[in-house]
Amino acid sequence: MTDILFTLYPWIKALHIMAVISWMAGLFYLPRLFVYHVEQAGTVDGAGAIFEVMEEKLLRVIMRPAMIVSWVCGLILVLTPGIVDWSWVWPWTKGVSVIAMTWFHHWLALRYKAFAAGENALTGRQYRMMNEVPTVLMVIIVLSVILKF
Ligand code: HEM
Repeated sequence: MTDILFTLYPWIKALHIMAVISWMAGLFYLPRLFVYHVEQAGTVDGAGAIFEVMEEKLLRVIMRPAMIVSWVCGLILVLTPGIVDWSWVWPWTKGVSVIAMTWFHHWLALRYKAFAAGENALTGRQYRMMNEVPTVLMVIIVLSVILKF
């Protein structure tokens, strides 16, 4: 088992990075779509329904599969011997940040459901502010995995 994990290590890491890029693209873009949805949907007939289709496809076709592949590959990397030493700080900062990133994903999915039910309660400004959450988490995650403090 250990041999297989060592052989697969660069391939799993490559897949992990591809999945993470796709997931992050959605985590950055979906709150922007919500901003336009709140501020522009009322200005053009039928625009609200178009935003909902875009949001649903982004969540279901790109973000959810990318999040699952990021987690599966990330956990395989954790299980690969010699990759993670829990006596260092970086695995903890990264771990807490990816859990927070996953929470943010689910928060966005709940906001989408609220839009679909016609019950969105947040403003464009609030969505703009929430847009900073994945940016801050990404900075912490990348510094964790690159600097390995
Ligand atoms: C979803 C849960 C995640 C888990 C369990 C996880 C776990 C891991 C592990 C164990 C490694 C191997 C580190 C090494 O080879 O030294 C790694 C690499 C990496 N991860 Fe994640 N990760 C996750 C999500 C993320 C996210 C959200 C990002 C970006 C925002 C990210 C970016 C990276 C990068 C850039 C590397 C390559 C680092 C290097 O080779 O130096 N990961 N991840």
